[in-house]
Amino acid sequence: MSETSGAPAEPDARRIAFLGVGMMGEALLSGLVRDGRVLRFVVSDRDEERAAQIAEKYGATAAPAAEAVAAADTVLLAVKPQSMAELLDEIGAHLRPGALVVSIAAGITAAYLEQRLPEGTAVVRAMPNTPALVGEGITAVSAGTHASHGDVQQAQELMRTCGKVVAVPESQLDAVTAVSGSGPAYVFYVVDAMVEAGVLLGLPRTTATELAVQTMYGAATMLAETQDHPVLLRERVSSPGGTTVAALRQLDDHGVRAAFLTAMEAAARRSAELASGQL
Ligand SMILES: NC(=O)C1=CN([C@@H]2O[C@H](COP(=O)(O)OP(=O)(O)OC[C@H]3O[C@@H](n4cnc5c(N)ncnc54)[C@H](O)[C@@H]3O)[C@@H](O)[C@H]2O)C=CC1
Ligand SMILES: O=C(O)[C@@H]1CCC=N1
Repeated sequence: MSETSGAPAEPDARRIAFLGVGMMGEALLSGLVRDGRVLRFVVSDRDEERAAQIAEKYGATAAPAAEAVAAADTVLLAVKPQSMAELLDEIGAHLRPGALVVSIAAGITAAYLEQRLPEGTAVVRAMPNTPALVGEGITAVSAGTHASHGDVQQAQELMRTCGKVVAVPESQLDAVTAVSGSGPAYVFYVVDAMVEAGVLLGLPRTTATELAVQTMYGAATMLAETQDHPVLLRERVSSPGGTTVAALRQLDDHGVRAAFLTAMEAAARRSAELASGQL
């Protein structure tokens, strides 16, 4: 459940520019539109057809990046880390004084952004995830050097339209990216493997999919609602001498836990590489 559910929607006069409306930019825009509080959006994308399509879908205006930021109080950077330097060059001279810049790019540090934007620009980094699309995302935010408390609050409010928000020091953002930023992909990977196993065991694919998806949803809901430790919940499924312990032993024997640790270390390492310019 998002922290914002039930909150009264207060109209907001800010104008927000979305630079990059790919997968994640659209997810965040859809959350804001659903929320209904911010009414003025301008979208920009190197792919002009995509920008026009998104603008039409969400009732926004499409414009080139420089034009979009010139009219914006908040600028959301949602391009790939590899495209960031080029985009910053394009918009730097056009930013409104006092505009807040929020970047969701993995790895790209606040210092990287600040160096390429006008002196004193308020920057907040945010790491969301794709469940934002259904209002069940989680975003970690951290402040750059010139971001005030109000700027951080504004960025948090923006991201809260897509789910939960936590504040972290920037030093933790690579780890956050490994856990929740990339996390949905691990979950989809596990569900896909469970479906495949169901088919191997003779179930129709549709049945296996329904069983696996609802099991994932039900288990996640139990974790969130009971707040019980995952080990306790796992033990409750495991009857002595039964089926679950037989399966879990195989997962241990195949090093699945170790694989998760190694995989997420790799994700955090890649995030740090992006920060150090190894694009
Ligand atoms: N996909 C995900 O699950 C998450 C992505 N992110 C971050 O979000 C950012 C965007 O990722 P995705 O949406 O997955 O990528 P994407 O490739 O779907 O979208 C990027 C968009 O930026 C546009 N673009 C590229 N250069 C541009 C420029 N100079 N000016 C304007 N538009 C430009 C592209 O045409 C594309 O539509 C990345 O920095 C990524 O690290 C963060 C959290 C989760
Ligand atoms: O894979 C990526 O680099 C992005 C950042 C977190 C999720 N997707």
